[in-house]
Amino acid sequence: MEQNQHLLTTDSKLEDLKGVGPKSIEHLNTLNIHSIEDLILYLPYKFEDETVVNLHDAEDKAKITVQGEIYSAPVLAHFGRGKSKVSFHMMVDNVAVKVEFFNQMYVKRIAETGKTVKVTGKWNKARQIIQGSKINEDLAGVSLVPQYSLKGLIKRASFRKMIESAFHEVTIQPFLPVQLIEKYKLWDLNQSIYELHFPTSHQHLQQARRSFAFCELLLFQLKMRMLNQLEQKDAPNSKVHYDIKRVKAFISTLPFDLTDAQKQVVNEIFRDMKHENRMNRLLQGDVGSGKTVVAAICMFALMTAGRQSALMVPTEILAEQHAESLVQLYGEQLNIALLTSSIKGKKRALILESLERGDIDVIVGTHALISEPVKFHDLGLVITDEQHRFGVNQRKLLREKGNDANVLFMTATPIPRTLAISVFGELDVSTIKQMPKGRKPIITEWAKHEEIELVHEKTAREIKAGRQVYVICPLIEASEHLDVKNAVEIYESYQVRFGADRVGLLHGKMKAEEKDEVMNKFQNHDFDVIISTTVVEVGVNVPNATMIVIYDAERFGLSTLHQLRGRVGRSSYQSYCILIGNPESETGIERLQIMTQTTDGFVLSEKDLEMRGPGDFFGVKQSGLPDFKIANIVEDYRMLEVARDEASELILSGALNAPELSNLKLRVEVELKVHQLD
Ligand SMILES: Nc1ncnc2c1ncn2[C@@H]1O[C@H](COP(=O)(O)OP(=O)(O)OP(=O)(O)O)[C@@H](O)[C@H]1O
Repeated sequence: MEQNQHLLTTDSKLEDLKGVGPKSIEHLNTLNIHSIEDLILYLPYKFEDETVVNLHDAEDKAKITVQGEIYSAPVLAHFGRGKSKVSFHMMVDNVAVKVEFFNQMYVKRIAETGKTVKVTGKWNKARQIIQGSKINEDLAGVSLVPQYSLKGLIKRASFRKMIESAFHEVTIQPFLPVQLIEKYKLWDLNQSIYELHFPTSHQHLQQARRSFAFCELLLFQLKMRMLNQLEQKDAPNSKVHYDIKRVKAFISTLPFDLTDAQKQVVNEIFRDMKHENRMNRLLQGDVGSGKTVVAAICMFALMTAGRQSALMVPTEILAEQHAESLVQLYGEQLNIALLTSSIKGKKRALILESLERGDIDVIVGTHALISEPVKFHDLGLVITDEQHRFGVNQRKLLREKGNDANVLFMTATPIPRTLAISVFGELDVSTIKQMPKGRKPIITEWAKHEEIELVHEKTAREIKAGRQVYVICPLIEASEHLDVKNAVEIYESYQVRFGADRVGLLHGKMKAEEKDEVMNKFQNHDFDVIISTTVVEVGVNVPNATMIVIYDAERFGLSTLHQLRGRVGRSSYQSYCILIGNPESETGIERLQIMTQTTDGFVLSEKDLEMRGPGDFFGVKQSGLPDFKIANIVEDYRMLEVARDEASELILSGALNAPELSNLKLRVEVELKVHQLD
């Protein structure tokens, strides 16, 4: 959505540029370059550093650039079909090195004896050879070389010429407030963009990057803020007139006292619901911290106001679990329905009808909830559990089903606040930092495959003590079939060991009713062990389960491992997590080590972010993360916060409406239109 940030204005067209003919225009269009503005903003994706290094400091096999004098005439040799090699010797930092260029015959012309040149290539320390990729006679030339993604359509040199001539045509309208330029010592946009294409030094490039990134982030934050204002303006129906007495009475029937953290979060949400503006809140709390109960209280409050709530979860099994535990919590006080894609025919029609009539207070389901025929009578609250599994669009759709429904996102994967804001727009965050009383930290151990007997003994010990155990099967990439095969094998071996009728099996290929039955049996302690593919990943709540064994644990991401581990430690019993794996990669080893060192979801999610980047963290497809040209949400994290504060100041102080900022306002408005059309 943020791909085409329009930052410049110009009346010239691509056709007006020198040396740009119809063929070039065609190629430029293929690269999604349709205007001079697009061309100028087609920035390099990276810079090759060709700064001359001292050969004595160079590491073996590294790509380096050195400078020296050629002392042997180049020799051209032909071999194979059309293959060639030019080799010569040069003196670099008092070391005699051999330089070889493959299939670059032009080198022979340049490499004259006695000439001083710069050579870039791969250094083979043992053989004292540089395998050259580039030779340069221009010793004073720039050492940072921009790399563009041109898909082989246009030569780099021609592309740079086009950009150079575009700079002669373009008129950049400054739009950043002068005080911000001064405060953050930013460069003029024109200068920054030019430097990004034609870098003059590391330091200047860094300054250009910073200035451009700030511009992008400020525009983004202004846009988010204004969007939020627009959304809030038309939300007269979001206020919930709940009956606090009935809500308090309900809370007093819960089988436990709320923790202080839960109470605080409930207060925050209720304050939002009383307000005219629509609630847009993220509720984060580590696995097992008691978010579901908070959701239940909120949905109860909606019922007392005569309005409906929807709880949307990622899997059918979770939807069933949630529906069941809500029935237990609410008893007869409230009408709950479950809607998943496996509920069909008459039963489905009946649910849809009651929902539209308003006979159902709370509906729990998967994304089936946002399928077209689902109509609500008066939807006032939408709660999505594990929000990062849902695309931004899906959430938008569901919210639109209720005129001005309040929205609560729940997540057990703590998201750094700035990232949350970038993904969900302006939103408030509530955090449950405290675990319910009496919980003991889960003990996590890492075992190698050959130590499996030890793991079995520990499993037997837990079973003997009356507890239950989850066993998570290895994940086999891209093959559900093999996943199942694996699960079945492990299942059979556990049956032999722990009794045929005491072990259950759960996998993705099973029908919803079958899964449901197995899960129910585990919940009722008819099984001691449940063997499962990752379907138990989120939300399953069996407090008597105190051990989780995860096979090939290194194949799972940290967030997933943490989620899986969160299935245990949900009572006052001591719980254990055993990770089985013989990882070969550094990352695999690091992952398992971190897991044994901390149970803090925040530490883990930040580590995960560091190791995998935000795309993977949120699931690439659903990430919804804005795609900036230069700014990087993880690396420019602090700048994002600064831009956020400045954007909010510009709006709240009314400065954005001042005539001298009309360019900036216009820019944001243009982008908002683009955004709304998405
Ligand atoms: N204040 C409390 N005191 C004691 N137990 C509690 C409290 N709040 C919740 N619980 C219990 O703790 C367990 C976990 O709660 P819940 O399922 O609400 O957590 P959650 O944050 O939704 O977890 P997950 O992220 O894993 O879905 C449940 O068995 C619940 O009944």
